[in-house]
Amino acid sequence: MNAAPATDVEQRAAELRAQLNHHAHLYYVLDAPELPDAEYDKLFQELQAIEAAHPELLTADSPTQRVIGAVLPGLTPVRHVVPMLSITTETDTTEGGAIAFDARVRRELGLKEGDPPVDYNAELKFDGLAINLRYEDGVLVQAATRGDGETGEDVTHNVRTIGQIPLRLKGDAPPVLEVRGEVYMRRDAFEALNERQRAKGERTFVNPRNTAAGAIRQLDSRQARDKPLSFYAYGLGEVQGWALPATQSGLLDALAGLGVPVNDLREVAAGTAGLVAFHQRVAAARDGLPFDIDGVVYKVNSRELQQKLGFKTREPRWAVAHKYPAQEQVTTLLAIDVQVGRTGKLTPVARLEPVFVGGTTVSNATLHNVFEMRRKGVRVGDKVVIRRAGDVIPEVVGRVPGERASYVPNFHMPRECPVCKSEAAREKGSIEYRCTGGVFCPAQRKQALLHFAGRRAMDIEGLGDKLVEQLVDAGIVQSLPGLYKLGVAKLAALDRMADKSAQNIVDALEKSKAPTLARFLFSLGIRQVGETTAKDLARHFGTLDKLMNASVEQLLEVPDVGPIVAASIHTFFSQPHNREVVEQLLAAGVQPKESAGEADDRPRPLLGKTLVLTGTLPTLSRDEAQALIEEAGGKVSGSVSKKTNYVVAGEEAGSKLEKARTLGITVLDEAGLRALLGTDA
Ligand SMILES: NC(=O)c1ccc[n+]([C@@H]2O[C@H](COP(=O)([O-])OP(=O)(O)OC[C@H]3O[C@@H](n4cnc5c(N)ncnc54)[C@H](O)[C@@H]3O)[C@@H](O)[C@H]2O)c1
Ligand SMILES: [Zn+2]
Repeated sequence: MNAAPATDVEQRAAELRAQLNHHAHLYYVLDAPELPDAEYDKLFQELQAIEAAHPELLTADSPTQRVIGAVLPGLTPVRHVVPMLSITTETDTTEGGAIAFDARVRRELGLKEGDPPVDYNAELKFDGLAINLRYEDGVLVQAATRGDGETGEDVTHNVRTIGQIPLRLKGDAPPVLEVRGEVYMRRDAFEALNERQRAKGERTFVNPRNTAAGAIRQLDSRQARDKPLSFYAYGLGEVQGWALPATQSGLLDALAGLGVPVNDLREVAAGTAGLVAFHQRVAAARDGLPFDIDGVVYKVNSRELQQKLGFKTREPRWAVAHKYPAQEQVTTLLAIDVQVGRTGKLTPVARLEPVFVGGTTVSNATLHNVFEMRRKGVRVGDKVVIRRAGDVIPEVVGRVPGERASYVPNFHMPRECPVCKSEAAREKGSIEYRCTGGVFCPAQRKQALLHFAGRRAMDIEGLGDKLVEQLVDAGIVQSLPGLYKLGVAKLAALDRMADKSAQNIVDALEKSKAPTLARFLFSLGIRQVGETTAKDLARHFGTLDKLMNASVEQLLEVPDVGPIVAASIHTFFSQPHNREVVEQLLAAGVQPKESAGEADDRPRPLLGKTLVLTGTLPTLSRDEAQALIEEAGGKVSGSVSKKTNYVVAGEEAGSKLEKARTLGITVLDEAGLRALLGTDA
């Protein structure tokens, strides 16, 4: 190999040190990395390789020689009695990583070929941040981050908000026991957090690790409380007055016995073969785990052998982290398409230079919505970071900072649906763009048919999920009116469809032809028109004709119809293809019962009242109870708030009932509800 002139190498090493220190600061101090770990690791390894080939270039402050981290201003520094170190990483994600580590350990222990295999404790490498929990006489007195390994930060106030971490140990606790482990955020908690942020139009978080680290290092513990965190223990710090278990596996068992969370996916593995088997087992389980891991950790199981092997400057010789393909990678954003979901939601989707991430090759990733894209500053041609973890759809989490070679215009959402060309619109106050084509849009066809046939809509018995799937996929039914052209012969020709059931469906279709106007309106799946609104509309306009031709002003005259609902109905009926669908349904024999004046003089004892249903009522199903309440003019809401007038509780009522009691809201049973409705007799 041709060695480059020393000056070049020297320069590169200095460059790498500067870059690594910059990124380490963003990562460890600010919890806001700009690079995926895989990119950081590449630079790190390049520096390691240079230092190995040119030991004279090694500086004491090289990131390869020390644990990086710092104390945030405002947090109190904590000196670790036993330093918190890092772990050597085997970046070879194939079995080579395990083979290399076992060989190194055997060599350092002076073992020969015929000697028995070394036992390792194989564990998950949780992707969170390291925490030292100090228990004195069994009571949690302090929690600290790793910091630079020597000095961390006091984060006791935040760690106390983590329900999983015991404030007092179970059983016989020693005078001093420091438990070390990882604070992390579960994937579902992370997804839910980002969903909430998106709904509010606020900044989303990049990944669970940085979110957990950011939450733990806040001055204000409310930040941590709002972000559900979890914990797993994997080791010890200072210990006084405790007989240490002789093995790492025994230690984890003992910690579990003290009431500290310890993960079960661990085993004592014998030699290379045991390590390779564990690595493979966890690789297969990785996507299904409820939290992120970036690898597994192998630790020489015997404490005695660990002591024999000892430490290097920044890591023990008896442990290694064996990684998996990274869940975040950089690639190029080639183009942005817009996808239409089953419910008409338009989502910008990134077409990518294919990239291997989280164990598969990804060439599309969601950009979620145009506002989030703008905030992240993502444009076509950019280098972007893709995250794919578990079963979650791959997403673009951000762009890698850097100059663009030329001007790239910002992306705009299309004015029309890319599938059916209907108007695409965003409701006021919402971040979602939607196709307004509804029943007409092929992307929404299955959903529209299912909704139309639903029990609370046209109530076509037997027309469920599977059948709709078959009918649409085979191209037999293209639109709602097409349903009424189905004959027994066509249906019976389908897979798994007997003549008898085909006849039943034809009968059900026939029976559905005389719906109330309210049901008919509801069945059209007009955005914002739920059952209650459909009833209000039917009552107010009386005939389909009047409703279809109503102006926005006229729609606003309907009690409870606001500008968003009015606009949605008006947009729907102003599109010729939607009117066509209605006309074809009428032509097929569907005749909504006109309802002029019908309900106007009925008593409506619950007018203006909001009720919440919880638990199982003795005789009424939830739908029946809701229908009765709505007929009486009331509204049913899904959650209890100060605006709730009554909570109707049945058997096994849960948190809603508790909330009602705290807020002092009147709680009724079924009899109480009937009394209000005037239907008890
Ligand atoms: N993206 C960036 O810009 C950037 C910058 C700096 C560092 N990093 C990333 O940080 C990591 C290197 O940091 P490091 O020195 O903290 O090492 P590390 O995180 O790779 O390994 C040590 C840590 O592993 C954790 N761990 C999880 N499970 C464990 C178990 N069962 N047993 C023992 N420890 C366990 C502990 O918190 C411990 O501190 C790399 O993944 C690197 O990519 C990224
Ligand atoms: Zn459409």
